[in-house]
Amino acid sequence: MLVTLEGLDGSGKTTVWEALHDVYPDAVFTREPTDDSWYGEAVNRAIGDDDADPLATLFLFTADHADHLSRVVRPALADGELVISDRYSDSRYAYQAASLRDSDVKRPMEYIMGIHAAFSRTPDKTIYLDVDPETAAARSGKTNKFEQAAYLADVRANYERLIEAEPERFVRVDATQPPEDVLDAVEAAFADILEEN
Ligand SMILES: Nc1ncnc2c1ncn2[C@@H]1O[C@H](COP(=O)(O)OP(=O)(O)O)[C@@H](O)[C@H]1O
Ligand SMILES: Cc1cn([C@H]2C[C@H](O)[C@@H](COP(=O)(O)OP(=O)(O)O)O2)c(=O)[nH]c1=O
Repeated sequence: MLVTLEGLDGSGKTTVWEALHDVYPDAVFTREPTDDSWYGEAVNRAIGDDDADPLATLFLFTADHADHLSRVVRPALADGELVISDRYSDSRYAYQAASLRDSDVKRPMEYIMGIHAAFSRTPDKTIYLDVDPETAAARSGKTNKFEQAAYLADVRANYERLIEAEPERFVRVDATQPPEDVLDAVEAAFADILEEN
């Protein structure tokens, strides 16, 4: 089964994802953007380039996702593994829909979801680490263009739309709590998810 971790920059996804390695040592841990392919390298160039075109950036992220799916996610799922991904398709629906808000693309979230629908694999469950944009921007250090509070407020509104559309897929965790409490809540969510499946 495929479980993804989503949330704003600085919500604590990577902290949780690393801690989960000890809890589920047999799971396949992976992430987007990928950190072991040239597609991921191209994505990181776009993240670091303040002038990168937002539509071109969407397609780079989506190319990285396609490679991630065929190379890592689908083979692991075919082997019956538990796959835990730090970010996945919802990051595109939330972030790139915000980046394309004032572009020529009408209804950017629906457009991005449509591109994915043709080939992607929806997560079985998604744990959403919920944090306000100011805390997110402060924790992440505002080091790239995606980490500014005003932009993150749009991204957060997009995540809320996604949760509203599929409430059964998402588990919301209050990520403003201390790290050990966030981890307890995520572990409890995982226990429920694995019991259900
Ligand atoms: N629950 C928390 N409370 C306070 N600080 C946190 C918490 N979780 C993570 N942090 C800190 O916030 C920063 C970003 O955390 P990280 O796990 O990298 O977030 P993300 O992967 O979502 O961007 C790190 O310095 C981390 O130590
Ligand atoms: C996967 C993904 C990430 N991003 C953004 C979120 C982050 O600002 C940046 C890098 O992701 P990531 O390395 O997960 O950052 P963080 O650990 O700070 O959350 O890329 C998108 O805009 N779209 C995507 O599809």
